[in-house]
Amino acid sequence: MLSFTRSFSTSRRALVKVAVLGASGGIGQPLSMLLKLNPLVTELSLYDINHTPGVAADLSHIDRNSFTKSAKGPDQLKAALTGMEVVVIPAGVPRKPGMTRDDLFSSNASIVRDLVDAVGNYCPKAIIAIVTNPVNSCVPVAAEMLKKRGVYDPKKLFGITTLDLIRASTFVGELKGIDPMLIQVPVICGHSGETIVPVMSQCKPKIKLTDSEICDLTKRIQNAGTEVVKLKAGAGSATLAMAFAGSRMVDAIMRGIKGQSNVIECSFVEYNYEEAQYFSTPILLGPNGIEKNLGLPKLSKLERELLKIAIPILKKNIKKGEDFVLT
Ligand SMILES: NC(=O)C1=CN([C@@H]2O[C@H](COP(=O)(O)OP(=O)(O)OC[C@H]3O[C@@H](n4cnc5c(N)ncnc54)[C@H](O)[C@@H]3O)[C@@H](O)[C@H]2O)C=CC1
Ligand SMILES: O=C([O-])CC(=O)C(=O)O
Repeated sequence: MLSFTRSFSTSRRALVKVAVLGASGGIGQPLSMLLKLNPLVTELSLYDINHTPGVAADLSHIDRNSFTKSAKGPDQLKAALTGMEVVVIPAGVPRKPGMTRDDLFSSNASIVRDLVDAVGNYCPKAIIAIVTNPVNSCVPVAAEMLKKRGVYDPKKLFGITTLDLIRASTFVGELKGIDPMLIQVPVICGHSGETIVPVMSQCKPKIKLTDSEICDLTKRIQNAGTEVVKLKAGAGSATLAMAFAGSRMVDAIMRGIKGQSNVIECSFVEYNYEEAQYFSTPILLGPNGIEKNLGLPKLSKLERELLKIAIPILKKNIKKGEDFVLT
């Protein structure tokens, strides 16, 4: 049964309506909590195939001026999605030790396909942000599904790669004894193994790193997801840092919607680079999603070499996603 819970509200503000699909999961729950705490959210719609009434009731007791509502199972997707402006999707299976993100494709591509199809049907103008792995393939799956429905807007489809940026700031900060919140490193290309390309040469503020430090940091960022999967020893992959990363990206999307200037985040979006149709680059966000794709930052020789390795892998990942819907 559909359950709606209303938290204390004294005024209706024209803020943002956000749906989380996969809201009961390891990422979905803390992500939903962080969104509940975000003053830009006016309505939070929690959808999953399990447990959403309880999760929504729990969150609804937090004293924030927003609605929390829940929907469970495909029959309630219409209620979950109608009127939503931002839809974030962490639904799907996480990795176990020994698996690659690509190994998740057989379970997760159909989940993303069906959820995005529902978004295209019930809130076709919504901005969609995909967390589900493999991101490199799930974003093309989503794009092809939306094209099928005739509602694809490349400015409104994002794959969330923010966790790679957070990790880059953290690891550089740890190495140099600097507060990671003061450090920004663009991370481009894709979100799996060698397709994760940190652009250390454009680190802000400028930090002196030796070639061997850059190589070690790059490897650590590329393998950080696997590091967590191994240490969780079968209990899944990154959830808490991912919820934080997802909340940062959705917050940026909402600030763009609200017309705040100069909101920039890296994200995996449609962008043709060396025949890869989707690519993570810094994006200027605006009222309709992507205001401007800022393109690739200036790259060092090493970073260009990393891209040479990454592009063929990324292209294969993209084609796999497209073919899944098209054939
Ligand atoms: N983009 C990124 O940087 C990251 C992505 N991920 C990915 O996020 C996904 C979710 O990870 P966790 O939350 O740890 O997994 P989880 O297993 O804890 O939660 C997944 C949730 O999705 C729900 N779900 C499954 N099928 C669904 C459907 N058809 N409709 C709605 N909900 C459905 C499940 O009921 C569950 O509540 C995984 O694919 C994982 O690889 C994880 C970390 C980082
Ligand atoms: O590694 C995984 O499977 C989850 C993920 O994408 C990450 O932590 O970056």
